[in-house]
Amino acid sequence: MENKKDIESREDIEKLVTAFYKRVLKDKTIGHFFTEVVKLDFDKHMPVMFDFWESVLLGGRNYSGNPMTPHFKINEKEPLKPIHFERWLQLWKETINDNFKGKKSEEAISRAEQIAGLMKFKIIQA
Ligand code: HEM
Repeated sequence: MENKKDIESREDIEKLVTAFYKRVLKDKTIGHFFTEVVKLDFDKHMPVMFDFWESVLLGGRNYSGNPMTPHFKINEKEPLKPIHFERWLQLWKETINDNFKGKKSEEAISRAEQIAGLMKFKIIQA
């Protein structure tokens, strides 16, 4: 087993997010949101996700969207439930822990927990 390192660069972010989506897309609980509820163009979607996580973790300035907006639209097509957020977070944590370790990796988990909590609150109370 290779020695795990921390998340330090754009390249690391791309590796993390790509590995995460590999798990998401074959997941029975949430995969269909990405393939059926929204028919994503991954050539467009992946760079947006790279920019988002680079902005959250490394102070990158390329992401300029609002991460809440598309989830409200998804929720109108198929309601997002606590179990979906739990699964999303579980896959995110597993992907990080299998590939990285260190301060930024812990931050990647805690930031995702914060954002998912807020997103769940905003969507489910709405
Ligand atoms: C229930 C769990 C979740 C599901 C099923 C889900 C699904 C999706 C889908 C299908 C899209 C693409 C929407 C589109 O382009 O029309 C998307 C976009 C996105 N998601 Fe999620 N998501 C979930 C939770 C989260 C969480 C917890 C975060 C952040 C920590 C997040 C961050 C993002 C971002 C940044 C985008 C792109 C927004 C943009 O286009 O500017 N998602 N999500």
